[in-house]
Amino acid sequence: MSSQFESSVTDTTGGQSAESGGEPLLSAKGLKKHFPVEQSFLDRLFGDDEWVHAVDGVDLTLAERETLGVVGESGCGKSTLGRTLSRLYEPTAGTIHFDGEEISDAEGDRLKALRKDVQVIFQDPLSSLNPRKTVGEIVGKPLAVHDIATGEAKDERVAELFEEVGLSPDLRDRYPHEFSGGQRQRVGIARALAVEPKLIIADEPVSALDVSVQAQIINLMKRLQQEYGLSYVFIAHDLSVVRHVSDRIAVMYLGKIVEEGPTHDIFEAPAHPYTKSLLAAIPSITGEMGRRTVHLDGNPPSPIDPPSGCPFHTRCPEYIDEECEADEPALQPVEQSAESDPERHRSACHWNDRDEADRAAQSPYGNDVGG
Ligand SMILES: Nc1ncnc2c1ncn2[C@@H]1O[C@H](COP(=O)(O)OP(=O)(O)OP(=O)(O)O)[C@@H](O)[C@H]1O
Repeated sequence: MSSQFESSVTDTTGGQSAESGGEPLLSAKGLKKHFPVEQSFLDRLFGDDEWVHAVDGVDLTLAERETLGVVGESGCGKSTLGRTLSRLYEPTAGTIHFDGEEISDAEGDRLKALRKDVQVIFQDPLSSLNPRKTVGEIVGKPLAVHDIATGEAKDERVAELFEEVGLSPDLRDRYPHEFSGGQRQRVGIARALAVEPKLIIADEPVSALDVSVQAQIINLMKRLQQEYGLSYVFIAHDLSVVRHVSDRIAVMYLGKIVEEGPTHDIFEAPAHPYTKSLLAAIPSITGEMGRRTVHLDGNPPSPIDPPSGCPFHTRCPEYIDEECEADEPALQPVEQSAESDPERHRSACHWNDRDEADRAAQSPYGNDVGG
């Protein structure tokens, strides 16, 4: 990770974790989102329907003012999870509760109310901002749609929102293409903030930005979290970014969460072989901690036909035997470190059944990565 990024980000994480006793703002149980695979007429006639198992049985919780980072390789289902949690997608199965209410099947006015309370920020603000509207109109639209302000009151609120995200209100008559990437993301944040949401799902919000601009946007999001009491689901493939934003981290592989816990524990004592491999792939982490670099070979298997048993067994550096291919390990609580309050979960992988000496002797990571 760039030290320029590290030194520019302020550390203000520390929300109340749902795991530590607070009522969760958001929770999902057994959440699935499957997409139909496009098939030819003959395939449809003679074959079974095929489905992309993009999100395949996710349990998670998020407390008020908390940030849950969601990480994993490209295609593991992070964006689909974010869109399903925010009900931009309808779940295939499972339940979602938000602010004490089940929202999995919300429609009509309930869905409209949810659209106000749960906002989404996307990676590429240019494609999510209407190019034919001025940025002032873009930020003002949700105020009108949700009957929050009209006329002069709306204009005043738009000016306040511009200032809140570090943009001059004088820029409000310009169009999105006239702004830099960082400025456009600020417009996207102002639009999300306009309706004073409780939760923002940020899908790779800084991935397209230069490192110095990434830090500015992250600092802005952290300040707004404190000011507005926001909760975030922060999706990113870059662990370095997620580390600085998140109170807790959920690691996804092939549509499932394989490990979840406080950020400190995930980075200092990763328990799942996939988490260890992801961390080992960050150069500065391997350097700092003297970990052996273990490369993940190949690409994840297709989510159309996921492997039996543990979804990671086909690439796992700690693969043991056919046991790994038999039963799918469930997420279960693991011992927590002295520093962390919230409970931590990991996939109950067979590696854990081995005794400690056996594991140390066989581990491709050596003794210096927890597990
Ligand atoms: N609308 C859709 N129709 C069919 N398949 C989809 C759809 N959206 C996503 N997928 C598939 O679902 C799987 C998960 O995709 P998703 O975009 O959620 O992953 P991701 O982890 O966010 O990846 P990335 O980091 O590259 O954005 C992928 O195999 C993807 O091709």
